Amino acid sequence: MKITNARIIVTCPGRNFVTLKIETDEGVTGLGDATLNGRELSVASYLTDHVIPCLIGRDPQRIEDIWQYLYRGAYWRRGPVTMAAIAAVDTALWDIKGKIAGLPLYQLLGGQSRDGVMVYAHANGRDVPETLDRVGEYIEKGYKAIRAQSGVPGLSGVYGIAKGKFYEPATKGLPQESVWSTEAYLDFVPSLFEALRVKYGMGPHLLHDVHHRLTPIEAARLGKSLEPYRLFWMEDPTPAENQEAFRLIRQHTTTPIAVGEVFNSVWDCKDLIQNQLIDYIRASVAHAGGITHLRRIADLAALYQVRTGCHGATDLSPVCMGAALHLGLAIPNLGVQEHMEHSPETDTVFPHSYTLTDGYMHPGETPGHGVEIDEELAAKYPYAPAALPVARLADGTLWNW
Ligand SMILES: O=C(O)C(=O)C[C@H](O)[C@H](O)CO
Ligand SMILES: [Mg+2]
Repeated sequence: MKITNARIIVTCPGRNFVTLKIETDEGVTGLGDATLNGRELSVASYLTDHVIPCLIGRDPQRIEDIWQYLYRGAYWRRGPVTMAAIAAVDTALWDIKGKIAGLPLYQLLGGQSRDGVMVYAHANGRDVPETLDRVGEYIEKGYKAIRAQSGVPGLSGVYGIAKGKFYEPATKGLPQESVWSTEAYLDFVPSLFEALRVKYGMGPHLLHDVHHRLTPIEAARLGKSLEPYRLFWMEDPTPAENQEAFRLIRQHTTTPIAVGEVFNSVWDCKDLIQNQLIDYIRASVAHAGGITHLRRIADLAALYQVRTGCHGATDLSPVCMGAALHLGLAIPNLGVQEHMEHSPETDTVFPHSYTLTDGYMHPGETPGHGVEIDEELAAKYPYAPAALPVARLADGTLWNW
């Protein structure tokens, strides 16, 4: 069997997605998600100009060898663009392998370790009452785990808060700017979780994304102040370039920590996992080298009782979601999977077999990862340049968004 062609499909059904389609001489095709929010065309070019020419004529069944060829063969290793491109190839090849075998991908990964993948929803409100209502709606829908974000008094444009009901950080054109105040945020957040626990009790798993905004000692203070509300996790409390920082946070608080949505290889995760400085690893299929590499990360994590909590915001396409659900169903150390609903337009461009019932998702029984693309429909939504925002302090200093 040989790869005869590979193509990039860029589409914008509400937001931009980059999809790799690999075709073979036996007519079997596979899809991989290559979307890197705000930097989409760099991955499209990396694939078209540098990767696809190397794929033509290769046996698509040699997934590990192709992965190593693209990783070691580039000489320039790691980085979000390289690893998103390799991830797209890897995901498409696993899709093809599943289709050849006539089996859903999770069967090739060892079969089900559980009946369904617990997912967490995003509840966002402009203030505490609105966030309480949103959390209540998701509890009603059967979600067992809910991420709560709220507008902070005195701050406009806080991470995670939508103008409408659904939050989408990337906006058309150049990056939008917002002003950040750590003091206002730290004074406010405990009151949100106090209100949530008073209203809904200790039952629902509650999560919160700090989105890299705090210094280590501020993150330690937040974790400590949230302990009475027993969070499932506190996400990205501080940027993870300096991983020693997490030791300081750990020394002060038992609030569980989740990190890794911007990681792209096992090398980013290794020290945090081996030193047991985190509880959940959030690397994704689309940004961390595909099924092959994310499984390697999950296996390392399992040795240290670190569980997965894969990134699944709307900028990860349904192709990534499908692949993530197969992996999540199969590995022994799933924690939870992020689930942000895609727009109806996106769901029709990417028909899929995954389903959601009572807070648990299942990838379905379709051979491969179970996600396809309607190319005719995709062509009706041309690429629209969009960028992630930036944050500044009140005095104009650039901060972490
Ligand atoms: O979903 C999350 O936890 C995020 O932090 C979402 C990110 O801001 C988003 O994926 C950036 O593209
Ligand atoms: Mg996040």
